[in-house]
Amino acid sequence: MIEVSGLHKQFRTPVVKEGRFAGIRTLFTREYRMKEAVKDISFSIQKGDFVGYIGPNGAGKSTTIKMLTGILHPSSGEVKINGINPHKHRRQVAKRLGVVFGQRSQLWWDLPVKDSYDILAHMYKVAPDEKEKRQGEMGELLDLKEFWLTPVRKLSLGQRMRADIAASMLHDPDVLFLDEPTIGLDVTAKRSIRGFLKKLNSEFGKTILLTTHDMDDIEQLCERVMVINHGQLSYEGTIENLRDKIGLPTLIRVTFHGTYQLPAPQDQCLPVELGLDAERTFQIVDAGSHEVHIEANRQQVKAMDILRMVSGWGEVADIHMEEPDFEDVIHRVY
Ligand SMILES: Nc1ncnc2c1ncn2[C@@H]1O[C@H](COP(=O)(O)OP(=O)(O)OP(=O)(O)O)[C@@H](O)[C@H]1O
Repeated sequence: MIEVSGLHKQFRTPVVKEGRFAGIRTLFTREYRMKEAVKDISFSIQKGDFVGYIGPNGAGKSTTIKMLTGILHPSSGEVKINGINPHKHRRQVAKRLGVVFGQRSQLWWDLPVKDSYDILAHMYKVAPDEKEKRQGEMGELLDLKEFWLTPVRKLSLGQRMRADIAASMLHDPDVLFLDEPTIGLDVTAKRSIRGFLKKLNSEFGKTILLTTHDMDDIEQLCERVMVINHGQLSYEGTIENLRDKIGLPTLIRVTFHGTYQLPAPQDQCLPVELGLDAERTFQIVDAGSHEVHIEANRQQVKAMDILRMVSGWGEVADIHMEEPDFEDVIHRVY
């Protein structure tokens, strides 16, 4: 559905002069600096996929999205949406795309939400009965009725975001590009937007590419994630594989009934039959009167083996596992 191959984007910006009348002299400068914002990116997204596109500030996410929507021309490489090149056939592709920029509304600031929808429906040539149907559907799902007649500038951020997402669906696009759709929202508003996006994907079959700095968005919504760093893809795959690849340890808290006996340091190893190097596989990070905290790399050792090992130290009352925080995993990739 979305095919991107060998995509590059270079920006040419004038070198800013220093000293007196710097601004004016910069206007007439012949010196330029080249910035390679996107370097040789290739990926494909299938129909019905929900993919996260993440990376640190300035990594090249928005530049990629702008090339996917046809707003920017690539310096080289190719984008195909449903087999169509968005730069050459922008109008044709726009009909199949919905785009939401969390930081910028596509609605008319001084007009009531309803009027903005009328204009958008007209622009996208949506038939009146189609528009009514979709407006009703989206209005219900996103609870738009309470601010239907309110000018956009008077909406809260959460209401504005709901109105914007519904607006992007008016022409029933197959593909949605969402750039920071939960930015600045409170927990409840985030939850409602995430629930809606999940529905759009699972029930309405929309293909979604989501850009966000909120790792909870990614963890809760995306099956697959692509990480861009300095303009290049540094990872593409499932969240699970990314966790495994980074290999941060899982924290295991073991509570004992009464006292327990830790083996001597030289004997703190997993059952010999595993044939593993104990130092690599687990580490005791804290030991209290009834509780021991162990860090283990789950790629190298199974929870059952840890359980077998600790049950030899005393009578186990409870065992609790904490997977590494996804933000910490991502921090390592950045
Ligand atoms: N029109 C432009 N002219 C010159 N440089 C640009 C332009 N647009 C983007 N850049 C540069 O390209 C790089 C990538 O920018 P981009 O906006 O794609 O990053 P991003 O990953 O979306 O960042 P953020 O998470 O902060 O939004 C940055 O160094 C940015 O300064």
